[in-house]
Amino acid sequence: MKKIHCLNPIAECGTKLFPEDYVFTDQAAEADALLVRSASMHEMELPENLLAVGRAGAGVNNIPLDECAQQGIVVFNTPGANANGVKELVLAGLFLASRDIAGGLAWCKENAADPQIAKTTEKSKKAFAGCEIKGKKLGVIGLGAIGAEVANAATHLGMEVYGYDPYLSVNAAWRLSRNVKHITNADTIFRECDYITVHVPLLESTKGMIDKEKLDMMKDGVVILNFARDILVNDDDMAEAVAAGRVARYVSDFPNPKVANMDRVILMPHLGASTKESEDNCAVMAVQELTDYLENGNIRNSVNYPSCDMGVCQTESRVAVLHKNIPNMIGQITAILAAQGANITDMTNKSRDRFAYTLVDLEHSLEEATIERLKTIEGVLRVRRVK
Ligand SMILES: NC(=O)C1=CN([C@@H]2O[C@H](COP(=O)(O)OP(=O)(O)OC[C@H]3O[C@@H](n4cnc5c(N)ncnc54)[C@H](O)[C@@H]3O)[C@@H](O)[C@H]2O)C=CC1
Ligand SMILES: O=C(O)CCC(=O)C(=O)O
Repeated sequence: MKKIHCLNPIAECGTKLFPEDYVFTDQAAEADALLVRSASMHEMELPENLLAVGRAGAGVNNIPLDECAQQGIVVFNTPGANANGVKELVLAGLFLASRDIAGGLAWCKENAADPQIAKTTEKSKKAFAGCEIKGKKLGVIGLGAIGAEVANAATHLGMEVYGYDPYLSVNAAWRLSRNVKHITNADTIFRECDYITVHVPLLESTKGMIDKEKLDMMKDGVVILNFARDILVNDDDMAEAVAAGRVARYVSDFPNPKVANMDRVILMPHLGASTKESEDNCAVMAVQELTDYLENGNIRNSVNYPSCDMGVCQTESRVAVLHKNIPNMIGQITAILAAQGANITDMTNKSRDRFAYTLVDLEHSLEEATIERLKTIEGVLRVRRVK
């Protein structure tokens, strides 16, 4: 039996996919796996027996990835599962920033009791006029799952789209429309675009990437959209640029007291992925990843351990060893297995940065003493009998 604890509500169409002998627990401390959306795990004590975390979403800045890896806890996310939801809201952001739709809606509500509303409409509407996005330049920073969808959609709306992503994967490049102009220096986007949208993960290297220096490069009247993470933008610098009228609109999905009190801000309460479809997609993918890991030891879409797929174990036993990426680990692991006389039928060893994973299928059942010996190898972080 495996125990699952949810740190946030997770869509049922995902949670119902766990095998029958899985149960949900209210106690995080006794969980084999956690499911989480945006809840922060940074202050949380990681349960000793925790094997895995499934982030039903893309961003993993709410999870202590390195600490998890050190404790042999594999963290998964769900790449692309909510990208369409975010893309649609970014498109809404483009339109909301281009015409004063919000002001117009409010005006209609305020004047609802006026019997002359039809007449006054025609006099008042000029206050809410705007411009069209067709023909304007849109800069997309980060061309992963969301950025690529936004860039492609914007080309269909007649925008001239500039895309920047120095780490673009081959798969992501394949998804990108050839009408998106490939930019190799982000400053080109900052200098030339009328609209700039950011779709990068929050990392040390991306924190505050939109700051005074970049804002000063931008065209007067630029619109900036941030559906990625709050602190990618320096709020003080943005407040100054907005107050000076250099930024026409700042569209953000991340309220905080500073942003909420800025003029010309179009602020939403982190709604990018809040659609039934995105929530379902993320839940299903996260549950499938966790189940494949817990049942078979396979790793797909981890953000702190390498990928590994040996399918379903067809032999007597399977053991998973999570360890540091240091020399002579395979030699030590196989020597201990050989000492028990266990014949290896299949084996995968993969590494990712400082961590590595070795999955071994054996012809014989694994003795408890062998597992205990594997745990004593210097650099081994966790040993798990998968079968
Ligand atoms: N508002 C919301 O509800 C949501 C927000 N997000 C945020 O959006 C971010 C992006 O999501 P996805 O597109 O799904 O992730 P992704 O991993 O598919 O794409 C991120 C892209 O950013 C690129 N990148 C990294 N550093 C960069 C840099 N310095 N300059 C330019 N590009 C850089 C990467 O190469 C990658 O292609 C997430 O990390 C998350 O923070 C994601 C989903 C929902
Ligand atoms: O799960 C959510 O509610 C937010 C989604 C998000 O920000 C992400 O996937 O990075």
